[in-house]
Amino acid sequence: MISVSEARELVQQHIKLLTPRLSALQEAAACILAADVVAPYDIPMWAQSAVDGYAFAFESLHNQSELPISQVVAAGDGATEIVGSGTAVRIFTGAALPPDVDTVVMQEQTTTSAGKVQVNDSSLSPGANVRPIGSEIGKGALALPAGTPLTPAALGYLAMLGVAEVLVYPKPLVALLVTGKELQAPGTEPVRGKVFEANSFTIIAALEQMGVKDVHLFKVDDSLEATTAVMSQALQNADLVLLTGGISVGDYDYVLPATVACGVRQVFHKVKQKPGKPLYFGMAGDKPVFGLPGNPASVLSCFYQYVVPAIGKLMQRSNLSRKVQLPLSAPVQKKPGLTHFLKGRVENGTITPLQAQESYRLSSFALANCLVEIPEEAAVLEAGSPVEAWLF
Ligand SMILES: Nc1nc2c(c(=O)[nH]1)N[C@H]1C(S)=C(S)[C@@H](COP(=O)(O)OP(=O)(O)OC[C@H]3O[C@@H](n4cnc5c(N)ncnc54)[C@H](O)[C@@H]3O)O[C@H]1N2
Ligand code: MOO
Repeated sequence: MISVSEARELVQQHIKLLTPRLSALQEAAACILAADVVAPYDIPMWAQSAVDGYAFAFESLHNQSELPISQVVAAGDGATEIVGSGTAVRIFTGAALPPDVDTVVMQEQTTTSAGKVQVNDSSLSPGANVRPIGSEIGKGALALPAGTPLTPAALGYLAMLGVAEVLVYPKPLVALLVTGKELQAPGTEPVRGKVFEANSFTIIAALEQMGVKDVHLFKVDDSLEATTAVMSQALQNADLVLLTGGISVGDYDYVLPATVACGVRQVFHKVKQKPGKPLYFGMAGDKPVFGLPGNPASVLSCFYQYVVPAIGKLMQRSNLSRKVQLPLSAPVQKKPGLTHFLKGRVENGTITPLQAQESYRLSSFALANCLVEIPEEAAVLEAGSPVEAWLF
């Protein structure tokens, strides 16, 4: 059995970046740019008013402060007409300045009467309240370099520049195979012997939190034929295959033989950790396959510890897992030999492990905000001992 650090290392070693793909902006949220983006236009494309007010050529104020209002320009108007020296135009925020106009006064700094505007701003300077052409970015300039994470702001920025598609490291298409004939859907009438299916809910929600929405969910019967058939189909279409359950040593655990039948090359099976000891990881060509041990808390714990960094590697995203080191608020005791991941809470500068750590339970996970990593060799950690916790 390998250690947690060896397992993490092996996952990182085996997973390759997905091939960059041209993606519509709407699909590219949370991706990393795979190529520089150059501005296709000057932005703003034409000088714009930054305020609601009156625009004129500054020289018109030379020996007068009152100007006749010759036209009105709203945001969206083409505004190609010449205003004429010595006159003003009523203008609104974002409107394109007519060609012979260079200055705008805020309407609060004016008085109007009988079709004329009186400019009361003695400190007004030429070009005031104007957004010049190309002042955000000039045509042909580097807007965002390759490697930039497409945050909401970055996506909005690209949209502002008129860019509709970008080359990104794509999000993986995930196949999620939930195994077990004991599973019944929540909301259905309880059947003796069955349990409500939970793993697809945790995994799909956790994937969505990372921006991964393309998930094909398969419910798989406990048979080698069914598991093999669905796995082989999943491997054809998906970039990443996740299975829950069926990876232990029970007579109905068919995930391992199905990986063999599908030609998946095993990288490891079983990690010195609790929960999630029977974790499986293999590669089918370039496609990672994770067999997540079926107990609901084991599934999610392994997802956070191994699948999140794996998706990070596929997508070139490095900052998906956030780790803190803080003192324990209470002592922890365990047998040495396995790394423990405890559901816990980071609060007020300390880490508190919660009750209900058994892997068939999710009640503590539901209230936790971190997994506390208690090292393999540790036996007793006193209150105040520094420990690492993975936030989620
Ligand atoms: N003799 C041994 N038995 C077990 C061992 C072992 O080493 N020797 N390891 C235990 C550990 S640790 C885990 S974790 C589980 C993992 O088993 P599987 O991956 O084969 O998972 P299943 O047996 O299919 O299910 C385990 C448990 O989880 C429930 N489950 C499964 N899928 C779902 C789901 N989608 N939603 C809700 N609950 C689910 C299932 O009903 C079982 O109770 O093996 C231990 N046994
Ligand atoms: O991981 Mo098992 O996950 O210890 O129940």
